[in-house]
Amino acid sequence: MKFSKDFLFGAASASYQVEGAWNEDGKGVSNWDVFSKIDGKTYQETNGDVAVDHYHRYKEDIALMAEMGLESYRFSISWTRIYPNGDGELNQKGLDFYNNVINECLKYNIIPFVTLYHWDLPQELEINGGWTNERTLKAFQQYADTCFKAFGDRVKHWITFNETVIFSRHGYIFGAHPPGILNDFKNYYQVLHNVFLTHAKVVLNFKDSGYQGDIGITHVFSPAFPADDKESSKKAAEHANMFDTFLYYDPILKGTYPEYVLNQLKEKGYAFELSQEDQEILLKAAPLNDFIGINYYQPMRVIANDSNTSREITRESSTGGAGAVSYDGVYQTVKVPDHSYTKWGWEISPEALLDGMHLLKNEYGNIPIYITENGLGDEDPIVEGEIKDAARIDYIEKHLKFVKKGISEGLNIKGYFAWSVIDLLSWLNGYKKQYGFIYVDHKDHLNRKKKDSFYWYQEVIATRGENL
Ligand SMILES: C[C@@]1(C(=O)O)OC[C@H]2O[C@@H](O)[C@H](O)[C@@H](O)[C@H]2O1
Repeated sequence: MKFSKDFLFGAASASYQVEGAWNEDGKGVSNWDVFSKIDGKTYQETNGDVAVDHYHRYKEDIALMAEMGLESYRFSISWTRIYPNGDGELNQKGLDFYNNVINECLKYNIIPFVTLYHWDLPQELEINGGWTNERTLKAFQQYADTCFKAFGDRVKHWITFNETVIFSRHGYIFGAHPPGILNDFKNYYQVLHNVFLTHAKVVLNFKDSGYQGDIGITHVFSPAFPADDKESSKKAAEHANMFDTFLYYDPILKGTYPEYVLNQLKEKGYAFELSQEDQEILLKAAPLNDFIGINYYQPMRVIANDSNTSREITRESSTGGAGAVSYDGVYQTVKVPDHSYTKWGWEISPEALLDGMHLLKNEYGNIPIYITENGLGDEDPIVEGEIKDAARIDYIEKHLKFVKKGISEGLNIKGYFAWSVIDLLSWLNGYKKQYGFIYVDHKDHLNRKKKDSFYWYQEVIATRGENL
């Protein structure tokens, strides 16, 4: 069986991780431009000042995507190229750059799939309370509408936010992302709500303004399963799914928050402000989402944290590997014997992706799903100058097989975006953790080189996955 002709084979990137040119052509300073230069915050003090210079090499990179036969390129817009201070003055050169990227994609019939926010907040907004401040929420709505007006004639697929859980939890609890705050649970939950409310307002504006195309949001998708048959593990998995899945997906797709969560937040004094007006906005916007984007890398295998050990907060423990105590201390993720893991301790389980998507369908109906990220972070072997990333081919092949199986079982999966189209900066792992189909040689002027997986994905797209 082939994937249908309207299924999108894509690949993704994010502005801070690929563009570089951090202070060129009128771009304002982002929170990551500042945070990445604080000692100890990133791996070996790496930052995105240059990244892989996609800002100057986007034509070469998009030509390589076209050679691969890529059908859609998911990229994010750097807010500070459009509004250097987040609001106020507009930067025409920023609009020009993204017009050029979009036009370059369309030149090759590559569908641009645009993320408005992939964590690089204007520093001017960050230092004034970031996502806790109404100013940021209003500024984002203005920025989004500016992008719809400027690019909406050619961009028909919009993602508002990438992985809210990451920038909120790493920003306000783990301190691993800007603003680098530790254990501020109250603001963590308030930021979540502020972002979801902003998403809802942007969706309503998108639809009310008559902009053409589809709009949605992208969440981490890491469904929790009990690591053993203990009743305590089953309860721990239910709790994990409430606080790590339904707390994110419910307000977007149902327009309400899980009572289980709201009740516990109230008990703990973490309840966020949720006005009647907010609830009406969430409810009104929920059915207008055209899709849900899911970033799947691994499931969570959980046990109860009976020993009440607290989470050790380090940069390493924030890079997602199994074995950490949850941020709220209630459960712990564990490695399961005879399961396979990446070098960063992430479980490789395409089966759990399929099981998890059925769980989403049971909860939210058959809403269109884009897998907006999936891929293998690895240190790719180089043999006689060739990048032999067989492990990445194996990882993506296995996951695409289960995507195909899910479609045959009636799941409404509309596309698959590998993370990442090109090797790029990992927020916490520098350039060590590679994800791309295209290698970037940091020892040779950032020259690009096609990996084995480039040719493999090219064949998959050409044959529409018939041989998977
Ligand atoms: C933490 C990490 C990683 O570096 O492995 O997870 C996978 C992938 O998720 C994306 O949303 C991030 O933008 C990208 O940088 C990657 O980040």
